[in-house]
Amino acid sequence: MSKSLSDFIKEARERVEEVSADDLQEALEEGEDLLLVDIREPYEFEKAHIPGSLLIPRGMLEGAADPNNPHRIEALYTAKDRAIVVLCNTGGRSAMAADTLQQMGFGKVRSLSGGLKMWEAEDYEMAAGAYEGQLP
Ligand SMILES: O=S(=O)([O-])[S-]
Repeated sequence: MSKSLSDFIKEARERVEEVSADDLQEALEEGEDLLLVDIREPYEFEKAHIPGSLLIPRGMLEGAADPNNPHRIEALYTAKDRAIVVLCNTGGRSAMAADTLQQMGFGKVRSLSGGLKMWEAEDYEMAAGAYEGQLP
């Protein structure tokens, strides 16, 4: 039987730990060492993002996470033991991306539950503007 997008998201959510917007905010306030990985597209990032996030569009994720790939991003491929929170719009793509990172050996990956929509609804800090870091 073929699968739908919601099947993929549901399966990923069964394997991935999620973090709420409140808990993420608290962790950031406490200065926890967290790598925020926004896996949306650059046009989505530009409209609004959490300051300090790394932008790695989902289509480039595996390459960015692989130290032997020309698209590698050092901040990501060196973070296998670091706490990572993956971000997207409503938490679907981030669950699938977090699942992928886990399969690649990243041991402390979580996905933001409800995504940036939830973050925004809670009125937590966001910024607008194009990504200034290195893209994969
Ligand atoms: O995949 S999504 O949650 O960003 S719509």
